[in-house]
Amino acid sequence: MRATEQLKELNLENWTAATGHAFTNALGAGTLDLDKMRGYLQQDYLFVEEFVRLLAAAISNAPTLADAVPAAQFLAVITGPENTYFQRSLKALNVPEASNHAPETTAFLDLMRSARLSGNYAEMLAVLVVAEWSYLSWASPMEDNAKDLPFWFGEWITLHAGAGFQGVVDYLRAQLDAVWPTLSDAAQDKVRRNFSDAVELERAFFDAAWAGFAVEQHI
Ligand SMILES: Cc1ncc(CO)c(N)n1
Repeated sequence: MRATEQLKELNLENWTAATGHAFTNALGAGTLDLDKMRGYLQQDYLFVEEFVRLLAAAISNAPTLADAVPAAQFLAVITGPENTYFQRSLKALNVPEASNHAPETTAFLDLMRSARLSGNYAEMLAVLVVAEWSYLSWASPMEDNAKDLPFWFGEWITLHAGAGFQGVVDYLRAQLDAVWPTLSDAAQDKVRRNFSDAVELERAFFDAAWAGFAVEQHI
């Protein structure tokens, strides 16, 4: 079995909770309370800020140019269409970018920062694989509904579905699958820990978003 499949199966309970969540189900149905969406977008934009640093670190630690190119192209999507999606959505929903980090956001940022500062490619990939694969998993079944939704719901689905994004996830998984057999037992332990922390944090982030992050308002 692929290493990434095995890692997912070790975390099946949190994985299933994170990828079939009431929050994303309501988002896909177009029934999600807008204040919940506002709070989620504010906190997730803070997530993206650190995610960009982590992805840049993975690019800089990829073994060859061929290994780096798909991640670099993905970085351009995040800093291009995804970045403007956040800016347009926050504006349309009439809230500013957040200045305060919720505890669930801080916990995720801490994991991403520690993976980045480790300088270890596999530890970085473990977090990146979870973040992108889990989003592909919840968003893909909703892709056909996306066009009927307001853009702040619909584009969040289409950014995480379709052949292009599937290709990003295939690439990230293939990178981790390839490096896995070269790792020492201790290094594999650390990757396992990062992977399982990331799955737990994805679930916790959606749980908090569904309960409702505090929404920061214009003053
Ligand atoms: C919390 C979280 N996990 C994963 C993604 C996908 O990049 C995201 N935008 N936010």
